[in-house]
Amino acid sequence: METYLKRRSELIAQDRALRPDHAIAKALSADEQKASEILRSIRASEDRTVWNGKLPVKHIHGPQQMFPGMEFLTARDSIVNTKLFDILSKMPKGGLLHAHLDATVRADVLLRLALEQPAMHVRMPSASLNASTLKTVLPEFRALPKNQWTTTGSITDAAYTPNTWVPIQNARSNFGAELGGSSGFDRWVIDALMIDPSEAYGTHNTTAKIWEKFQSTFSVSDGLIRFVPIWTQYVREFLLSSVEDGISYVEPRILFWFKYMVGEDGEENVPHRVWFQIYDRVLNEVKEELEKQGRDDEVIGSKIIYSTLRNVTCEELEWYLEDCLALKQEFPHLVAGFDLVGHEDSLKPLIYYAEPLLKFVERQKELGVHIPFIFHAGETIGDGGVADMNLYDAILMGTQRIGHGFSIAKHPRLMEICREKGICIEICPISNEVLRLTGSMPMHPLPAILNHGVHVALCSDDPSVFGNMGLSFDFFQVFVASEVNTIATLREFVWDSIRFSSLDDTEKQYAFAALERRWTVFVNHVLDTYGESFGLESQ
Ligand SMILES: O=c1[nH]cnc2c1ncn2[C@@H]1O[C@H](CO)[C@@H](O)[C@H]1O
Repeated sequence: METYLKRRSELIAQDRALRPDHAIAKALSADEQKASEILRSIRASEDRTVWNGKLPVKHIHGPQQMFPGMEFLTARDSIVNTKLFDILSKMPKGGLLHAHLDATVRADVLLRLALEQPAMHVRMPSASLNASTLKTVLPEFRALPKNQWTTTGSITDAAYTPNTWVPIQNARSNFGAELGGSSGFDRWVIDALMIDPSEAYGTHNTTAKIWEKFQSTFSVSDGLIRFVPIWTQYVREFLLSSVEDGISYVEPRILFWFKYMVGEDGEENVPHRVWFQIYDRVLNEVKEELEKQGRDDEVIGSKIIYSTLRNVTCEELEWYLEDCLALKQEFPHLVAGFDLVGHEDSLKPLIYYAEPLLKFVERQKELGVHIPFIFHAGETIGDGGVADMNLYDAILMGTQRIGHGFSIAKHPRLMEICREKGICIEICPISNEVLRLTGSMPMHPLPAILNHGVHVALCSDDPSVFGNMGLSFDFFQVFVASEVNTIATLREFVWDSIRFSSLDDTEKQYAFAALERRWTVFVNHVLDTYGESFGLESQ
């Protein structure tokens, strides 16, 4: 038996030693090791007190047992009350490398911004709303030119004609009392902008069905966001709320599928270069404000991944690629890369676009610019289906990172290439679970990808739709879903999010130095706040 136990510990040690966080763990400072023990103790203690399987939570299928890494939308209220979440929300996160800009500001904040705009109008395609249609009849928003503003009093009035514009304030103030009045209006709009547990885990519990609901949230938010006065504040809110969660660099995908934004005058005539000018201005303002407060280390900056939808034709794609090249020439410091977004399982695969995409690489050489591909690929449960096959094309075309890459662990050669070439996978844990690629975090392929030596950045994807604002929730779900993760695992994600970002080498050096300073503050905070109770307990 003794020999067996010895061989057993050796095998465990050998296996653990192959995990990339092992080397990091060995290099941890004494304080980091103590903080790591505290994190592990808190996790173990909260396993017993919060995720003990005894507290039933409300769920579409009735009372459901809780477990660490369980369905996020059901667990969220419990997560925010844990000590572990409190700690993770104070942790510096490095960069956010995968988020769709138009899903990054809390739905209630977006609604508040819209309510301040007299030009903003709302309509719906149906004559009447009632309790049973509130979830299926969607509001449509648009900022109108002054000469088209209406005085229509109410959207829930019996006399409402479908598709008539109502000023947003009127629609809200006079929203039917039987539907909850003005707070009923807020609920109607917010529900249309978010996915709730009864949808993800009940009515829409497959990837195809939940994508229908998911896509509809963008059709509602588009009319609110793509209006210069709101977009300007939206970008500011995105940057500031990221900083508040400890994210110091963001690389959002911005959708340029619409060629124009609605301007202050209500006309849809603001071209992409003006979007960039606004983004640049707001970014600089935010940086200056934080620097004035002595918070230089908290804000490193932002670059944009130019994106369009994978529903365009090849000819249309050529327009976007030329547009992207022109923007790169005008804003070289802001354009990080190019991507095609949208539901991979049902839209066009990368191979369909091979010709224009390969030509794009040649055009860059002619013009002396570099715009790496940073493709979504493999966001699917499939093996060998179109979305999964996108992984081959993304890698062959030289993608710098892979967005999602959920199915990559099924491909031994692709895993090898990602390891050899340092192609980082942007894993979006909560997105994958809410969009039903995985039932819960313990089922997620992340550990398989990570522990086979492929680099990973944790990302939030569409936080305003899923309610996982910032990165703390995604870090939480990943941390609790393993018995082996330590502070070294967290450190690895955080540092990799800068290492594999589109910052240049000098910017990265600065970012690492700032991160190191903030990390020390964070570790000290953990020791100061929890050291006594948990440190002593574990000795
Ligand atoms: O997880 C994702 N995978 C692919 N496309 C996405 C995801 N999240 C959002 N979008 C796409 O981005 C657009 C908004 O900018 C949406 O239209 C949506 O299709």
